[in-house]
Amino acid sequence: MSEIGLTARPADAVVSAWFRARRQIGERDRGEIIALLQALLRHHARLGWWLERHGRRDTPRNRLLTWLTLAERRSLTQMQRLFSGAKFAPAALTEPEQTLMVKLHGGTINHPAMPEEVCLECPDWAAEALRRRFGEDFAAEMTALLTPAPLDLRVNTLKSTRAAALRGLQELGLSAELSQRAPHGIRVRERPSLARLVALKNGEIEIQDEGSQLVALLVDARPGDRVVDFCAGAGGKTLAMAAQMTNKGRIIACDINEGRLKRCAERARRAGLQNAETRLLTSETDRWVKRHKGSFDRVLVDAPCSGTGTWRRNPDARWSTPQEQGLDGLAALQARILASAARLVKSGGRLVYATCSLLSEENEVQVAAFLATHPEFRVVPLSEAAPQIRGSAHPDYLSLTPARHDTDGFFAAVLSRQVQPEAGPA
Ligand SMILES: C[S@@+](CC[C@H](N)C(=O)[O-])C[C@H]1O[C@@H](n2cnc3c(N)ncnc32)[C@H](O)[C@@H]1O
Repeated sequence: MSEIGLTARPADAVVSAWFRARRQIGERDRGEIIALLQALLRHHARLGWWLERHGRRDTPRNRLLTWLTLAERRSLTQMQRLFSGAKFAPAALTEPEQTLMVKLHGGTINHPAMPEEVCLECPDWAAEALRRRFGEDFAAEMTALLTPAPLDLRVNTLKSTRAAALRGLQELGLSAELSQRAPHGIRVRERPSLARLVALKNGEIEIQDEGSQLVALLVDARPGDRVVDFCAGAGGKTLAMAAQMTNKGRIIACDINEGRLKRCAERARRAGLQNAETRLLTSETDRWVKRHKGSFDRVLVDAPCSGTGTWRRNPDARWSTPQEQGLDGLAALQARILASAARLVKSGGRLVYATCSLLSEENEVQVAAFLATHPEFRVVPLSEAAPQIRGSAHPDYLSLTPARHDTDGFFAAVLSRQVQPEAGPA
């Protein structure tokens, strides 16, 4: 587990592999280990601050000792019993570790001398851009991003109904309720063991944040349409759009990542989709794109992004600087993907650009730059594209934030390619 934060692998992938190699760990212990790990990730900057203050090395073990002393208020005697060095127990505490605990004892995880960004667990690489974006709401949004996300589900209307799915969840004793904005969404407040959710296994429901469901809805994929999900990944939005198309028409899930597309195909089978296919691209300018210029009614570009909107769900993500190329490189990639994918849209068709980022540089700024070089596209304001979605933080685009909407942070702009006048007879 000490691998978390040191490699590019997301924490949930590391955790799954760790548990797979330790099948003897029961469900209860598993839950407790995950909760502890999440807590450590949600207090990462603060734990690091304490270690620095006491001149200690920033190691996973030192973080754990700091957490147990400050947050769980374990006494030195309790800690000596836990860290006994016996079989299956962690190595016995060293003298310097015991000194650290004595120094920390009686303190609290937050300290008045901590800089605001440390208290709010905001990493340096994103702080300036987030402050610019949120102004006086910065602290409220950062605090919301530290709150664990609820479990959001989307009912697969090809296999079930919202009422039946809700009843099924409530019969399991879960406090499930209808989502506020997404028409097929259900929100569960507690964290059930996913193995208990049979409806998940048989494709009647899918795990999908309410914001992500709304992005898919904005594409307005209609039965019979030809649709491309350009950055489909494991198909969260492909599945939602295909269901909306009632299995009629064609949806092509593209990505440059073969593993994700395989997962997308598996999920599509389980969800009972017959109108979806996957296409592996070599890059955003793959020859397939040129060959299919102007052939699609709807194109969704769910661009790779900083993922700042998903920090509630992936608390480790904030500590991995976005990809190797940094924010500027990411913005340049988004611009290239958007420009290339736009070629697929037919006259009068719709192009939706979306991210799970909270940073304007990846959102509004990106769309403005695209429009400046693509006068054949115009913005379809949200009130026209989806009048049923209210309360967006932006007048024209879908802009959701954790503090305002209690969803992940999402952005989506709906653009449409102007209808070309028919060429008259020469
Ligand atoms: C935000 S994720 C997609 C999430 C997915 N749409 C969903 O709803 O589950 C972005 C995806 O873009 C893909 N990607 C990255 N660079 C790309 C490129 N140059 N062309 C197409 N897809 C790309 C990544 O592999 C990743 O799966």
